Amino acid sequence: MRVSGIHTAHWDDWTLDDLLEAKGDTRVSLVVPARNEAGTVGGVVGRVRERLVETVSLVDEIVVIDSDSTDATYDVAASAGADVHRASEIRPDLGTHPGKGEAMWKSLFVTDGDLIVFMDADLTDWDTHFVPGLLGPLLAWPEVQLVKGYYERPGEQGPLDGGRVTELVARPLISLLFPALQDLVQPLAGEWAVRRSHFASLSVPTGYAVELAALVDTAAAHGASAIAQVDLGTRSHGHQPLLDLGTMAVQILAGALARAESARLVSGGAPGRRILEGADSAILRQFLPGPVPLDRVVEVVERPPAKGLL
Ligand SMILES: O=c1ccn([C@@H]2O[C@H](COP(=O)(O)OP(=O)(O)O[C@H]3O[C@H](CO)[C@@H](O)[C@H](O)[C@H]3O)[C@@H](O)[C@H]2O)c(=O)[nH]1
Ligand SMILES: O=C(O)[C@H](O)COP(=O)(O)O
Repeated sequence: MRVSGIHTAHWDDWTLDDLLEAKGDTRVSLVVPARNEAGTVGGVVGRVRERLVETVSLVDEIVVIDSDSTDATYDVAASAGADVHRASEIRPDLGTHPGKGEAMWKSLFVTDGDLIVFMDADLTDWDTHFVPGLLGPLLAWPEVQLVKGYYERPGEQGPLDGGRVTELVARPLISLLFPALQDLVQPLAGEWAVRRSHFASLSVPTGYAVELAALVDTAAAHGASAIAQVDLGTRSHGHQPLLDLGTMAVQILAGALARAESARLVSGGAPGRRILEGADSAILRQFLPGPVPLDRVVEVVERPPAKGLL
């Protein structure tokens, strides 16, 4: 199915047999960026290894990038069967930065998959179908460069909640600057897959802007039809304190503002038009369970200085 250029699929649109046949000699790397995830990373690695490396050969390597952890993440991931690398020790000649995007960028230097699947290490309610689900569109549709997962997030702040930063930062940015991305149900999902050749062509913010930046830059380079999204069911993860999400928001805003020119390309010639040229409303697309899109018209009128009118 196609919606406004973005392909939309369900994880079980393809069987494992379909995917294995389409995969052929294509190599697949699972990359898990992890900072202080000793409690959950072993489960993520172990379950994928058992189901998708040992039982069938869908995944060729599982690589955990330890992002400056101070707990036992490295040892737990290695015991579960991952190849583990410390981000700071990969290509030290290139320097080192803290952050998730840095770990994902550095993964390009220690993996060899033609297709790379990213999964967060802090997943608590999830299953291994996430991986074949994310690979389906890349194996089936040659024009697709990047596949984003989406899911319902049960037991959080209510049925409409896509995550605090998603609702309060990412969707408003998409509304104002990148409307071609408005059909993405979970634009910040850490579960996504990409062709190596494409990811290696992208500029990658070192922090949490990596997801939004990849979407914007993919749409700018290849059009929104190079992006697919896949319904993965439900997913729960660990939650950061609100004050820590403030730093995530700064990084995402910085990545988006740095791409203000791309906004013109993504929206077909209207960079931030609603802000810059004084249009009086924006459309904010939110999602009800289903997912059912819900468009809200948000007034963004400004009054002129009153002093000339007094
Ligand atoms: O410096 C860091 C910070 C985080 N992580 C790992 O990245 C994953 C996601 O990080 P988390 O702090 O749990 O992010 P969330 O609060 O869940 O943020 C959501 O939104 C972010 C911004 O788009 C995405 O990067 C996340 O994947 C997505 O889950 C986890 O495995 C972390 O261990 C790192 O590897 N290095
Ligand atoms: O996606 C998000 O907005 C962040 O991951 C925060 O999610 P949370 O509000 O569910 O912790």
